Amino acid sequence: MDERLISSEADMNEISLEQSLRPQNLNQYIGQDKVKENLEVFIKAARLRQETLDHVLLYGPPGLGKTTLATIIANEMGVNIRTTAGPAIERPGDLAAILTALEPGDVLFIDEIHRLPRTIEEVLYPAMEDFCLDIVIGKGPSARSVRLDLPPFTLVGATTRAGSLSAPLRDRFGVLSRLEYYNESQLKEIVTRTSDVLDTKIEAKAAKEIARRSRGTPRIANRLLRRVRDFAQVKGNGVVDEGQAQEALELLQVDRLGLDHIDHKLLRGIIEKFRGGPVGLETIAATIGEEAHTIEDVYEPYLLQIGFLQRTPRGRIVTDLVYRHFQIELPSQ
Ligand SMILES: Nc1ncnc2c1ncn2[C@@H]1O[C@H](COP(=O)(O)OP(=O)(O)OP(=O)(O)O)[C@@H](O)[C@H]1O
Ligand SMILES: [Mg+2]
Repeated sequence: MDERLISSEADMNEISLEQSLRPQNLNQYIGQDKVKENLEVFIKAARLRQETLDHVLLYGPPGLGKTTLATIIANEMGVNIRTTAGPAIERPGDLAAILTALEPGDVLFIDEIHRLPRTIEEVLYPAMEDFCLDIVIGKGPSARSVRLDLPPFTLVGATTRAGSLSAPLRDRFGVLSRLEYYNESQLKEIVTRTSDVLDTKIEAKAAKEIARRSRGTPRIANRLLRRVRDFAQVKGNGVVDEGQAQEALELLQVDRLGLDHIDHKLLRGIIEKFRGGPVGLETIAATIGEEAHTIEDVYEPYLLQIGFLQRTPRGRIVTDLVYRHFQIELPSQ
């Protein structure tokens, strides 16, 4: 896959940097008002009753703040967070080790929870429901099952694919929160907050320009800000202004809607080779040399969101908006 400035997924260098940019409590967490309001009530109620918070499932595209929110939930509850990921838990024993090490009330955060093996999911059901574990000891005829009590805990699961979660697992979450793409003014606020954290001065118009090109995604907004800041530091007087932001983003080949060369290749490919579609996902993937699931998880959601692509039973079609964006004449019907 091409290196992508506007990929919504974090790269290795970014992970520790992101940590330092993460808001620590609900008040600092910008946007997602509905999700926040709900969580606020549930957290308050749980604290009043001195109970653990119900299990929470956070779902939505990459980079919208799921991991951040999981940390905030633990902070607001005043408990520890243990973090793991679906693919990291291979055997029931792995999960048992994690669960038995929890302190009462802890948050267990399982990222990419849709990638948990089914055998592990089954161990998780009684753990979520009754805070106990059924473990089989020994093999063959002498095997017996032992029930272990667990401390009460809150499972926070995160996934970019709620649809791939099995129904029994999904049903065991008391709170299901779907994260949405952010609007421009929320992203502008995030850019401004991040510049503060990074000790960078930025003009409001420059923050807005970055926000507009960030595809509704805080991770991208923060990444573009860092690139623009480098540019401004070398070229300017240290304060990031609108002209510098625009110039830097042009150089980085992020267009005014936040689309990059891969989006362009994908959209233009459908127009030029398939007369705008409908065309199947696999065919698009083959044409532009990407994996179908990468297109589906990473590139497509934002294009669907802004109305550039439509999914139909016969495949994807590009809409009139794309022709207008590229200033291409619409084909005659
Ligand atoms: N609501 C928000 N307010 C301020 N900053 C945010 C917000 N949401 C996310 N961020 C910032 O965006 C970055 C990415 O967020 P995070 O890692 O939580 O996303 P994610 O949904 O877990 O992504 P992935 O699906 O790749 O795991 C973080 O550095 C965080 O600081
Ligand atoms: Mg995450």
